Amino acid sequence: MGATEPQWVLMATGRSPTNIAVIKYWGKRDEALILPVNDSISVTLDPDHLSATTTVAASPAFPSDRMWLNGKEISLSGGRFQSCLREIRKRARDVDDEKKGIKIKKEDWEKLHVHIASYNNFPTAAGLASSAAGLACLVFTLGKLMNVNEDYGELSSIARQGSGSACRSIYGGFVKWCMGKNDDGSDSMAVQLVNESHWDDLVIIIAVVSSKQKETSSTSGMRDTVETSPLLQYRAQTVVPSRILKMEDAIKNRDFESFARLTCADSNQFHAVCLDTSPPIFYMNDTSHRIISLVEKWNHSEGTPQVAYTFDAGPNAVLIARNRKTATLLLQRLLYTFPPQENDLDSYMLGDKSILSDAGLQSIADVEALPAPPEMKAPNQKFKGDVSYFICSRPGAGPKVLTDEGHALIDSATGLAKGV
Ligand SMILES: Nc1ncnc2c1ncn2[C@@H]1O[C@H](COP(=O)(O)OP(=O)(O)OP(=O)(O)O)[C@@H](O)[C@H]1O
Ligand SMILES: C[C@@](O)(CCOP(=O)(O)OP(=O)(O)O)CC(=O)O
Repeated sequence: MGATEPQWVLMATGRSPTNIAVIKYWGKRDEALILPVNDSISVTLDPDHLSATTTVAASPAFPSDRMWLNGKEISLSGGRFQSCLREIRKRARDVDDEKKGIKIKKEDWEKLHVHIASYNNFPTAAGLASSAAGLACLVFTLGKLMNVNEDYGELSSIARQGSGSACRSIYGGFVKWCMGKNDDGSDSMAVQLVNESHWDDLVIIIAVVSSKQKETSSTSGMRDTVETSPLLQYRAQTVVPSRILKMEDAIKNRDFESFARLTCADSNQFHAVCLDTSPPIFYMNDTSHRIISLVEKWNHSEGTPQVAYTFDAGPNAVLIARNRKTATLLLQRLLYTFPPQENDLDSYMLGDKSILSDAGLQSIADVEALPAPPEMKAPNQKFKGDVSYFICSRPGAGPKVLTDEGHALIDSATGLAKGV
């Protein structure tokens, strides 16, 4: 900042979780406004394990809007970032920060530029929905900086314009994105079904599957599906509406059996419409299929589902276990089949690492000593290195403001992202 410029920088920092859909959003009826062809339901993941942290700063000394993602400057010129910035700026209100002696009038926000720095505590663009956490965090934190007074429904509708699935990351627990009917998208927003403590027995294990192939992005994949898949219409108009009602009941009643059956069926149908697209889209790979088979065999042998699986636009498996005991049994099966490539268990399990000791797996020797799961037909089949690592998480809370200035990702003296 130049010596003659006003020296103040006003900042806000927020943290937002990612989410995983159990009834999938796939297909838009309006590309620009990001309006979906069906409702969807997701579970928000614990932000301690998977979240975006974003600092937004405003200063009269900033000549333009700028953004840094994970320490590297990225362009904000894309239509989606611009929609979010425009919609929040429109709703900005007076700010009077007495402690810092900063007064900003509602109309000043149109002229003030922002600097944004964001960091994901998990891999970006690796099929772990970083865009959902990131865009929700951007909208939430900009809203705080600009003293926006809108309710969370309205914020979710703005986040939706950044990335569809981001609208569901505005809340914790289980969340429904209501597709809405209006052409202007004003009724297409997320609502919270239950908060994160309603069903806190659930344990979520993500298998990050090694994949070298370049995947089709969700945005272009779903565009192709809308244009070419006859199955999508049947899914959106007939299957999903009744599944949504059943899923809402299953969640309300903590009915794991129904929850698991619906989750697996919906993931499989989503991948079926991908296959029904021309040219077909293959998101899952052999490892994904092996994980499905492992879970299906185990669920079948127990007579009732122990674990639900769901896969987004990539090969990673998201496995939802009914409780911690089940999660440990799942982990034993997973590590038996997919032992780590390196002899290092610690880096093979991220997030809630304590699940390893709960499963009696303290060392590689413990993994090597695991007996074959009784339901397994070919007990010697092991696929070392086919899973890069696991993340253990649980249902988590929605976005929050981080008031401790130590969390800020922008240096208040320079107005730039820290460490660049
Ligand atoms: N913290 C963040 N803040 C703002 N934007 C972000 C953030 N993290 C990711 N993004 C945006 O999302 C893009 C990555 O989205 P992409 O859909 O490719 O991957 P993903 O969301 O991690 O995976 P998937 O959608 O397959 O689950 C980034 O290029 C960036 O534009
Ligand atoms: C398979 C999904 O994860 C698709 C998510 O798609 P995105 O929200 O990433 O797509 P855009 O709206 O084009 O940004 C299913 C889901 O999250 O519901």
